[in-house]
Amino acid sequence: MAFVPSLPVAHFAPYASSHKSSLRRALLRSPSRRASRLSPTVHRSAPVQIRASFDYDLAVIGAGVGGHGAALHAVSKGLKVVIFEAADVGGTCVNRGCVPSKALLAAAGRVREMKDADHLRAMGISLSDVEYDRQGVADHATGLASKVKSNMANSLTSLGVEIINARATLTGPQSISGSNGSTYTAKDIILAPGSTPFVPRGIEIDNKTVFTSDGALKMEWVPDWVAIVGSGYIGLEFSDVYTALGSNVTFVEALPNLMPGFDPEISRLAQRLLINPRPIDYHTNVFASKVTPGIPGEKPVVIELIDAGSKEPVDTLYVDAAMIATGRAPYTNGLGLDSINVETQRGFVPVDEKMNVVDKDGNVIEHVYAIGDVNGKMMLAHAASAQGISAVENITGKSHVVDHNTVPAACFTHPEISMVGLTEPAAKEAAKEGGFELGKSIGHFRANSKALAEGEGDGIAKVLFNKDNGKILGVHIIGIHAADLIQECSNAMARGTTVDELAFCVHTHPTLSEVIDEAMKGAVGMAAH
Ligand SMILES: Cc1cc2nc3c(=O)[nH]c(=O)nc-3n(C[C@H](O)[C@H](O)[C@H](O)COP(=O)(O)OP(=O)(O)OC[C@H]3O[C@@H](n4cnc5c(N)ncnc54)[C@H](O)[C@@H]3O)c2cc1C
Ligand SMILES: NC(=O)c1ccc[n+]([C@@H]2O[C@H](COP(=O)([O-])OP(=O)(O)OC[C@H]3O[C@@H](n4cnc5c(N)ncnc54)[C@H](O)[C@@H]3O)[C@@H](O)[C@H]2O)c1
Repeated sequence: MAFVPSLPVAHFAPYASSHKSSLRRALLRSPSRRASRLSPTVHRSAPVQIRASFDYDLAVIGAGVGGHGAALHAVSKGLKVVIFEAADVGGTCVNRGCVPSKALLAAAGRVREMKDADHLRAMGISLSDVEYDRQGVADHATGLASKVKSNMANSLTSLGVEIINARATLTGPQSISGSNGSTYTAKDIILAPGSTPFVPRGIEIDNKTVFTSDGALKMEWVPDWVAIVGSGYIGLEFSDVYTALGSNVTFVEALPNLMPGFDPEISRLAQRLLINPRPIDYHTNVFASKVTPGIPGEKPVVIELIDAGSKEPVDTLYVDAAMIATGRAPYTNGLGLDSINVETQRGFVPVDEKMNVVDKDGNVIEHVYAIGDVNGKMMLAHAASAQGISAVENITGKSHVVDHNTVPAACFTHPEISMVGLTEPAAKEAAKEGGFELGKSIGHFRANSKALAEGEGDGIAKVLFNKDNGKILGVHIIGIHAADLIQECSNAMARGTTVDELAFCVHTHPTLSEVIDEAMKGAVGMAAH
């Protein structure tokens, strides 16, 4: 039995918030934002003539988590599958994303905890010196990435998926040419080419003093002072790593508030827990218009800041390093989209709800699907994989649509943040439009025995629900192990479980899950049914 590594199979509170400025709208249009607004008027065109035989039933372009999930699911359906990978099996998540970043966060989290003398003293522990070996921490991340990468490749080959190490270019809806000089045909094709870091104009990456997450994950040095441009997922997780390892951090954020993608109440609490007590300062409502690399120990990195509204210069920062975390751009270079009459929308490949690619005239292209970061619906590993599985379901004749509203997301800071469904401003709008009353109930980590035993009583779990029928609209958690706690809420939303049904589910004592239990029980008295 092949070992299939634990890899994502399922996002995100919508980026909706109450901000309505033109700046916000402009940013929501930036490449890494969700493109679920890409809802082209779709016409189903006459199916392409299917040739008598093809080299493969399914060809997948890109062996990231999306392509991997699709390929494994296709094999389980009895399809003959080939997967093309131009670089590393595992793609962004395994090699330059989720996996190494979580390894760094795990190591840095332990350093933070062991350096927190008050926290340890409260449990009767004292430690003298806490030291870390930078190279050792870096090796933990690269070692894990390479292990998961090889597990992933093995899981593909052992189940009979052919891996072709070549760049693939579409030459038509059912044909591909490889950078290895060969051509291939497949009855169906799934595009899963992922994304790369988006670097705004004026920023020069030298991969030494100015870098994106690709460079930061190598952890070649720990700068004394690092500016992080962008306070989204990547910026926040890296601020956690850097401050634990001893750096001072300055955030540069274009929107008026830090962490603008999260529910505003959670962002405010995150500011109290993750920003204010740490050596972090910030500039909001500003763009980094020009970033010039420096020389470590000799010349600082120079960051010119302009006002996000007026575009007037406001400040200049001189720091040791700058990490650019301003979103990700879909990667469609050399994919051959012209051959199937497809025009990207803000860089993303347009798809319908079944992940079928839509051409520039609004026609669905039979046999061609696009999943994962490249369609911009939800730039998360588990969403990519879920979309891949969904595409295969549709290919094999079972109509399937991913419910993105119930896909959870988490930010792996200490403590963690997690979410599913609507943010509170979006839920208020939904209640107004739908003519129902919005309920809100909160569970507290400070009232939870397990959290207190761990000395981790900070945080809340907030449930937003429809008071008329008890259905959950969104859940937002900040607190220890929030990333694991959200799953129960996501499953409940996906199954239409109500707050009172969940409140009657028995939660183990003493566990953190009782924070959710408290929030659900609190909701019951408010729900009107
Ligand atoms: C620092 C960081 C941390 C992250 N942490 C998390 C996290 O904790 N949780 C989470 O859910 N998400 C996380 N993400 C996001 C996650 O990594 C992506 O959503 C996910 O990797 C998208 O998967 P994908 O399969 O669509 O594309 P990718 O993983 O980008 O894979 C695409 C693959 O296709 C290959 N390719 C491209 N074009 C071609 C071609 N023409 N021919 C052949 N091969 C091609 C590429 O080489 C690549 O290997 C993180 C991202 C980053 C950058
Ligand atoms: N734990 C996770 O699930 C996880 C972790 C890392 C990354 N990711 C995924 O990777 C993707 C990319 O992450 P990210 O943090 O780069 O993007 P993001 O979209 O989460 O955040 C980007 C931030 O940069 C700001 N910004 C954009 N342009 C700017 C500029 N010129 N100057 C200053 N600020 C600017 C935006 O307002 C935003 O706050 C996300 O879509 C996320 O889904 C997920």
